[in-house]
Amino acid sequence: MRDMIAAQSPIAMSCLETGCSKFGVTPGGGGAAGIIIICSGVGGAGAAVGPAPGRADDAMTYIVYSACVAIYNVTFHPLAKFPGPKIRGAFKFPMLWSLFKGSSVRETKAFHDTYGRVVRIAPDHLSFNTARAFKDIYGTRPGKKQLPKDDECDADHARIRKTISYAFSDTALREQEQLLTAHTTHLVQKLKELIKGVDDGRVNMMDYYNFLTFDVIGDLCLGEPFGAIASGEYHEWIVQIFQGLKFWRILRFGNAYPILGYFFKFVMTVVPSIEEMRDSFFKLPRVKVEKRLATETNRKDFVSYILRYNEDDERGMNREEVVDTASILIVGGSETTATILCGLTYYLLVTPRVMQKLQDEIRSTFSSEADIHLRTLTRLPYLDAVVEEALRMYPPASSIFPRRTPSEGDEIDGYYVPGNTSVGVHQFATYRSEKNFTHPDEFIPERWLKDGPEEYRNDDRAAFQPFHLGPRGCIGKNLAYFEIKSTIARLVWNFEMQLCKESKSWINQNVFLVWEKGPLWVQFRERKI
Ligand code: HEM
Repeated sequence: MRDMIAAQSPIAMSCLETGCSKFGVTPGGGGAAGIIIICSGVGGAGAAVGPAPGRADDAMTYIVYSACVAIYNVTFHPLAKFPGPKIRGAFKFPMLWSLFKGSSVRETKAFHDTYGRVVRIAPDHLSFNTARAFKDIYGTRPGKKQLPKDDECDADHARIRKTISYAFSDTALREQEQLLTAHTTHLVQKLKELIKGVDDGRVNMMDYYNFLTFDVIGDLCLGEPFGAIASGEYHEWIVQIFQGLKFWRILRFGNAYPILGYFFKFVMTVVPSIEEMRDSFFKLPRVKVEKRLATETNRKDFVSYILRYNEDDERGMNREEVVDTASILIVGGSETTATILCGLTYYLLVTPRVMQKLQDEIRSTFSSEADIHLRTLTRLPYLDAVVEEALRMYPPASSIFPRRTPSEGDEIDGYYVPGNTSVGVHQFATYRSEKNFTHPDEFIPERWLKDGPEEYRNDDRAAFQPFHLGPRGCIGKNLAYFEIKSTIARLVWNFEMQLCKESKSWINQNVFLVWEKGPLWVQFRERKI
């Protein structure tokens, strides 16, 4: 089944074949972030009780069977006591449909507003929106096993995570700083050229942030950038990633209803180009990683850290693992960072008060652009607050990364949750809940300042975990913060920016695993320094 589904999409295949089970992120109901990792999302959530498709003799039997299951699900099922819309408790289809339509993030938020801190969003799925649930589900649990994504490959995950964690240490970030900054500087130069170009400085920053983050991650993982900023165009491989991310919602149906899965498999056999697409998707990272492995160099990219241990060392990785890990990091580390750069830029441009304060801070702290670097970026408390607030308003990992409770069940957020239940914290619903944050729908960076206004003192900061926590939390968090802050500081230093009128309602988006971002048109003018 996994093979079959995977073959439908290069990106989905990448997770199924590689990362997901060993090392990766598991987005559930429309999550984002290290998204590649679709695989476990696909395999993760089964029905609470479900017919074995193919066994039902005819449509009538199937309908009667489904009706009985639905009645059971809302009456005697162990999760029946949890609040939520009855239709969601009865059938899995409504959740899949809302994922398919892209409305699931806002719908789940609305359910939490109505039903409280835990909601049954599908027969065997519970969504939470509290700080305590974050800790119980994802945090390190002394004396208790972690809630698994996929038990089978835990050993592999721990080994690979340990090996690559050196590439994400503070020391590594210092060593990578020059390489990273070169790309941000390149973006600034490109924007200056565009100001003089035919479009008079009108730039779709959704594209350029993607170009930046893919160039950075290509350079770190594959030994060379994609050349996207230079060309001003998407590399074909990046286009395939985005197509794969969108395709994920269809895969969810294939997994939930195996009869559809068989249909997908059939389509695959009669459309050989799908297979070819998949092969070509894997070819690029393989060829580039091989080239990088064969090159003697002192550059401090991720591969250099991985190569510290050879295959015979227990911490070492074989070639396949290096290629797989590189592919996972590329997807996990690019779209997410580009997303928050877009969201942050949007909120800055629609909130002139905040933009003004940020400009004052950045332009008064530095005396030249060259002063902006890893160490000096720590002197910008308002920028820190702006980044946190953007992550709260527009979390790149907007939805749930599901975990499964052990067979004996578990206590989560004070509730006993029966075994084999899919559980997770819904980031958007958590950050936009009045129970956690005062004025949750307003962009107010001041709430994050040490001496911020009194009325935000009761905000529950522990309920804000955009990178998650615990042993599966985001390994690229420090890199992401540096990339975000360094980019925004340089843009604010160099340019005056205005949101073009066609992007005024840019924020109204659906989520197809990741936010469905439209063009973010920004008018750039060079600042007179
Ligand atoms: C704003 C940017 C980012 C956000 C919001 C983000 C968010 C997340 C979240 C929420 C998870 C946990 C998923 C889970 O618990 O199942 C995660 C995991 C992960 N992230 Fe990020 N991420 C970002 C940037 C990056 C970057 C820059 C990289 C690497 C270059 C990266 C690589 C990963 C990897 C490899 C994992 C899986 C860790 C594991 O399973 O041990 N992320 N990320």
